[in-house]
Amino acid sequence: MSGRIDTSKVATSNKTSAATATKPSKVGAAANWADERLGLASAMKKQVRKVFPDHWSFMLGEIALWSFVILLLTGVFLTLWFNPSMGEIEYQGSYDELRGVHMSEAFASTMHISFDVRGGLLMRQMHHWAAMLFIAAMFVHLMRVYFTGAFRKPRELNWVVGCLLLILGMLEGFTGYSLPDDLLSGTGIRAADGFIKSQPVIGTYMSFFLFDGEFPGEAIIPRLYAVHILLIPGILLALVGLHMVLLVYHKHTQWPGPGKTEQNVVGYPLLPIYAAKAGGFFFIVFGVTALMGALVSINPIWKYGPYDPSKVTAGSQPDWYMGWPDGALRIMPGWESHLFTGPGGLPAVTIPWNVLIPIIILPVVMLQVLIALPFIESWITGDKREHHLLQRPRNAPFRTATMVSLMTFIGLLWMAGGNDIIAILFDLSINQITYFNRAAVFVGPAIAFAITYRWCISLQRHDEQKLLHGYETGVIMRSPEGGYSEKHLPLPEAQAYTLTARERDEVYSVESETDANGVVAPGSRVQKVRARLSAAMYANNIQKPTKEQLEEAHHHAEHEHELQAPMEGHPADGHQFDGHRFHTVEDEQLR
Ligand code: HEM
Ligand code: HEM
Repeated sequence: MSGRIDTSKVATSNKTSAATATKPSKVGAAANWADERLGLASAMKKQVRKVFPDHWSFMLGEIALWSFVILLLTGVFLTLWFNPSMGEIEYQGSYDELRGVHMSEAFASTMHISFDVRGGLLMRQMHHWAAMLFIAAMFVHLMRVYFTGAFRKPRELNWVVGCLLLILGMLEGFTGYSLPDDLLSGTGIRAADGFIKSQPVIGTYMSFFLFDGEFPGEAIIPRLYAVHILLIPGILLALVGLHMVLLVYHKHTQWPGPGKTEQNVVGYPLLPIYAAKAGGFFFIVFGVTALMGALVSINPIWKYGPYDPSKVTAGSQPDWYMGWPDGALRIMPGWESHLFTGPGGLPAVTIPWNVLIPIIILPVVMLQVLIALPFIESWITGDKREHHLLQRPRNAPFRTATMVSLMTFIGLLWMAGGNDIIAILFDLSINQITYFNRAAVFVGPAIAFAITYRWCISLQRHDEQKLLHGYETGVIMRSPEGGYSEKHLPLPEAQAYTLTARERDEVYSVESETDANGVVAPGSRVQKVRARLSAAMYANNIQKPTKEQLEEAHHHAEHEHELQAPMEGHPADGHQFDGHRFHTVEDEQLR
């Protein structure tokens, strides 16, 4: 394919372009001027030829990136008119139903953006839709990275940066959602106040500090504003920058296939192909967000009205990504501990587990587990090698099942967050839904794990069958004895190569727990846990066929159906397929 290059050829093409350089154009002269002062040419030259592999799933990170850019652009527009003040005024704008109503300046300015600023409502809705898309894209991107094993060495740090981006993105969304000071966002802030206060001893002090006194006070909106437009976007920008720098430094992973190794990157150069594609993709994401912002209403604050602590709307829901801790809160039993006795026999300290567990402990633990996933896996496997070739989710059944199980857990909690809506929609009792969900959040993930795990192994078996016995052609043959059988044909060479381009999984085992004197080796208990986890992870996996198995199957098949062997050389034997023939890999070294 033209344009598609292997990085092993990058150095050569750089030389040729330098050699054929003629008198510089105006742009070239300007570039020379800048280069003589900044010396960026050599660095740039290398980067513009940087190769990016191609796969649809690598677009997911880009959707996150581009929606972030849209958030920055639309956010700057909103700051021009938004007034982060809790000063009370009487609304005199063009929305009839609220004229004459007392409200905060924050709410009034959001009304002004929505009804009186040209393009204001479009920008607000685009900003909100982009926020939804941004966080959704991050989640899906995270799953792509996890399911394909792209988080393995050397990319663990980029995984950690990603996790920080995720949590900061969600916090940014929450602070933005709180700014308009409408009834819904005020209810959210009120809930946040309760969560902060649930922390024993420090809770009330923290709440006083945050709200500059009693809730709601006058300080919260200006403070959230500074956090929303300056603090978090600044950190996000720096982290997105770091994420991209690490991406370029590590180079992107690629799917295994003919010509693709752990040492090279096969794909398109940054300039012109990849940059054009990525630039085009920005406009697609922008177009979709603009279309959503123009056509689909989101957060119609004029319907909720300004915030009033004495009111709350029925069916209040947070933005979707905050739904799962809310669900955990809704199904949590009302546990509380009372410590010490204060004046009048009342408890001096109350520990409200019913709020602490779902809102503080659970999300913090989940975040820690998420950050730790790459490190836990590499500890169990003891794998210290670098990985640049991706794995198919089926070839890591335990890992795939773990993520599906986590997703099921989050999904069920999310469903629990909509218990009131479900109760109304299906005419069910809220108690029944709560009891069901309490059991489901434990049972559901276990079932999801088991199903996914077995499913992956079945798929592995299917791959093995295809490799050993070819694919099913649907052609039924009748033998002279009258028996029927289906004709199998060998897989195309490239496909057979790709299927065998995976490593063998090795189960870690503890060699000897005690030494010659019967003394238990230090740390052996930990090693035993590791061995058990390693067995759980790998023991049932179907490994790729050995060369002998493939040869035997091949002879057998040749005998039966004149099968032509596709897989004489497969990656396990250090062979490489170049599209026409197999050859032994000499070092296609790049790094
Ligand atoms: C602001 C949010 C984020 C942005 C803008 C972003 C952007 C990107 C882009 C454009 C890529 C390259 C293309 C691709 O593989 O999709 C990438 C790769 C990567 N991202 Fe993110 N990402 C974000 C969040 C995350 C999160 C939440 C995680 C995981 C917890 C993560 C982990 C990674 C890793 C490990 C890679 C390298 C993958 C590889 O080389 O195959 N990122 N990111
Ligand atoms: C990751 C980035 C961001 C996310 C997830 C996000 C999210 C949100 C959300 C959900 C809202 C409520 C919108 C509504 O009223 O329906 C909002 C409001 C707002 N955002 Fe952002 N935002 C981000 C970045 C920014 C940036 C960078 C700026 C400014 C430079 C900004 C400025 C504003 C302003 C002024 C408002 C209040 C106006 C309004 O609500 O209409 N945002 N944001």
